[in-house]
Amino acid sequence: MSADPRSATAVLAVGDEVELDVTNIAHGGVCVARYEGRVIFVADTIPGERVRARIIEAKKKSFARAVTIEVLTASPDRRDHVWPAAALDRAPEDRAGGAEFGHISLERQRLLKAHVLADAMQRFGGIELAAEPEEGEGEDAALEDALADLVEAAPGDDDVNGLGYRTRVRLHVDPETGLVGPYAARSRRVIDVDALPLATDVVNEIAPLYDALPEAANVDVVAPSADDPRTLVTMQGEKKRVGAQDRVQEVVEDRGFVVRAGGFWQVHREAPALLFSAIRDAVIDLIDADRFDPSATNLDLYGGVGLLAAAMAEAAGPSLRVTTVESDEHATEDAAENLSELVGALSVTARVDRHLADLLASPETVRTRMRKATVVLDPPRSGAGGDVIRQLTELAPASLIYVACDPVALARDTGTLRGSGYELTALRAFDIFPHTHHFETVAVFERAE
Ligand SMILES: C[S@@+](CC[C@H](N)C(=O)[O-])C[C@H]1O[C@@H](n2cnc3c(N)ncnc32)[C@H](O)[C@@H]1O
Repeated sequence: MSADPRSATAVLAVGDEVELDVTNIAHGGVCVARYEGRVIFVADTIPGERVRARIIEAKKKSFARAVTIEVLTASPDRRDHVWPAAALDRAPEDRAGGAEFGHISLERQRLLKAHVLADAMQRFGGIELAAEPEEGEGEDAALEDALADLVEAAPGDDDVNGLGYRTRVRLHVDPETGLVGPYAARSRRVIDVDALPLATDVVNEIAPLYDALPEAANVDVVAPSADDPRTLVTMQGEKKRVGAQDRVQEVVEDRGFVVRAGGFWQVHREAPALLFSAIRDAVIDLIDADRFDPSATNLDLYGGVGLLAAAMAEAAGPSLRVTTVESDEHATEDAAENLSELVGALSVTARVDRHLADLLASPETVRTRMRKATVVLDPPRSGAGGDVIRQLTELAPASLIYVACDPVALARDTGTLRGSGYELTALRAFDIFPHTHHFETVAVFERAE
């Protein structure tokens, strides 16, 4: 049923409590219900449940936002929340943020993520991820079959119910009391918690949850895989995090990487190895299909400290030519060190759009090598965006391997790529943020000949 704005007549005010039948998952970790024609985005529930929910936002005529107060009919996939500080028995404003799927079985969490990806790909990318239904099978069953295994678990997560994975956590400080903790869901109010179940044991050991730090603004807790754990404190009114530029050691498949303590590194303890192997395997597939040229102008865009360029080299061999492009000069310095064994590797500090603009202005010999290239891109959550994608389609590399943490941004860029002669040839998704709505997708696009 599509929302008809004329039928969105329910008068709702903040604080009202309503009974809702929850029908779908939406992007952003909330579910969808309807109340007298009006769409309601509801937190802390599961599609299929009936809940009593409190309206927390009702500014728009077409939709409102609500939070679950009581479950009237529970889904078979409902579990006790993995984080008591985020559970339904706390008042909605006191529930801890950052574990918005913690009341759902892991298997169902992955299925919900698969639905979000499939829906975004269909709406914005023009791609149906579900196969045609088999004879005698309804469309819904075909969709469920196709989606059941789409989002892959990180190794070991199913044995520990997806807990204890975060090697990096940001805590905040209440300016009045000095209390250190996470923000509450949907607000910037620091709340009191006694543990961080999504974080590793080491992070829990050093997180200053019981200290008062009235002069601090926030505390990053960092536990590298091959270095001492530490906290990075930002004092109130300052931008600098003390210790953020210290170099720490990470290990991925026996390979060492240096990274700044406060720099970008995937937070799930298994995520660097999982993405490393996904990129390596994608490049191996391109090599097998004779679609990869190690001497072309290969790129690792938004390259950080060179993790994915190293994965490309693992597949293509040490003679690979690849340039990492990254706006943070410290990360670029570390990438140069991490890739120093590759004589054909270059690490550049630049904004991706500027680097691509330079390539577009290059002589024809460079443009020719670019057309034979494979480009890996791993942008921040907002995605690469239309301008960068248009620059890429103009440069026309042979293939693109797009690592995305936002399915809608990926789907929009997929639509643009498909409209410019690229075909989606492979898609994998990884549940590297259990108990949250986030996940990572790796999509391979090949230019039609
Ligand atoms: C999601 S991280 C990926 C890092 C790396 N690929 C990895 O796997 O560790 C995105 C990186 O893009 C960088 N970045 C953000 N905006 C950028 C831009 N416009 N141009 C270049 N780099 C950018 C950030 O500093 C960050 O290191």
